[in-house]
Amino acid sequence: MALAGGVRVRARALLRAGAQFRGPVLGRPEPAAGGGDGTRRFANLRVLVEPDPAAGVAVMKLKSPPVNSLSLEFMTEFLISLEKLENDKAFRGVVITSDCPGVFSAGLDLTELCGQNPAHYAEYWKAVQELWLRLFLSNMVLVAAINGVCPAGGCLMALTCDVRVLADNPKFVIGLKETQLGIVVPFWLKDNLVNTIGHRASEHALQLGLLFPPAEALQVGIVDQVVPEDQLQSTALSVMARWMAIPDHARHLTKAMMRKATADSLIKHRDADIQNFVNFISRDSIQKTLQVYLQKLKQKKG
Ligand SMILES: CCCCCCCCC/C=C/C(=O)SCCNC(=O)CCNC(=O)[C@H](O)C(C)(C)COP(=O)(O)OP(=O)(O)OC[C@H]1O[C@@H](n2cnc3c(N)ncnc32)[C@H](O)[C@@H]1OP(=O)(O)O
Repeated sequence: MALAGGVRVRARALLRAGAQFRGPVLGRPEPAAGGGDGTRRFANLRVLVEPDPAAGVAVMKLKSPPVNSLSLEFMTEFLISLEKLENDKAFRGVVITSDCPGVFSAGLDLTELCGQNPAHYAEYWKAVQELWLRLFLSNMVLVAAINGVCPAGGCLMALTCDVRVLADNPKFVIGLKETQLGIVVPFWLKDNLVNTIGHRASEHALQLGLLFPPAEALQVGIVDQVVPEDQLQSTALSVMARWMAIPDHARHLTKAMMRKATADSLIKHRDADIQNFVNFISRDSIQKTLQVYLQKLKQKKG
């Protein structure tokens, strides 16, 4: 699937900036600076891609400190890296993990949601939709190796993956906490959760804005495996190997068949969903709530 208009414009702007990309395009790799050990790593500013073409797998490390929040720039760079992998036949699987200690992703970037104008909210929401659609409909096998806290938009990214493996640390909670912030998850994300953990569990999880610690996350089924922190990467890669053993064509057609109806319901109502978001997020009461929340986060250290 090609990048949607707004994201593509921004992607072009980023590409024009040139300096944003330290590495060559995938498919024509060069050793990383100081390399020579056979590792071939590529990066734009906010996503580090470690390709292993022999295995057909790349590890994408989110590295937008401090918390991998989903800013427009981050989502654009992520989608560019993903598209490069998808366009390169050498790659059939991607492990998504974080390079920010203790945080997989803090979710939507709250600074993008506060004090901006409607056009910005519309552009932002279109990019969020695009991120979800591109991940959800990816032909590649996606494994989330969740090595940190994974709330809201972080959970959105993880839920699009075929498999979620969570590191066993009581601080690494995962879930859709939106109601705790006074916001409502979009219907397509709700559908993604329902497909994953079932209707009844989703009713509870969504209404209460539950964040599940590892044992509960495993029990409810929002993650597939919980493993000791030091075994996360190796487990993700061995899960990947199992999925890669299945003939690709049959697997990805099956994936598309399983996911089509859920994706189509957003694709058909994309503009209405954007308008709904803009109206909702522009409300004074929502703006006030989000601003107070963001201020509290910023004051935590002080
Ligand atoms: C139809 C209608 C539809 C309506 C809308 C539909 C919504 C759709 C679904 C998605 C919704 C979301 O994702 S809403 C976002 C939900 N996310 C959250 O609530 C997570 C908030 N963050 C946290 O809880 C914590 O930061 C956490 C991730 C655990 C990390 O804790 P740490 O102690 O390691 O770090 P902190 O000191 O808290 O944060 C470090 C810095 O990062 C900033 N920061 C933290 N989270 C941030 C964030 N999400 N966006 C921006 N900035 C953030 C802090 O302000 C700090 O800034 P400085 O002090 O300046 O350094």
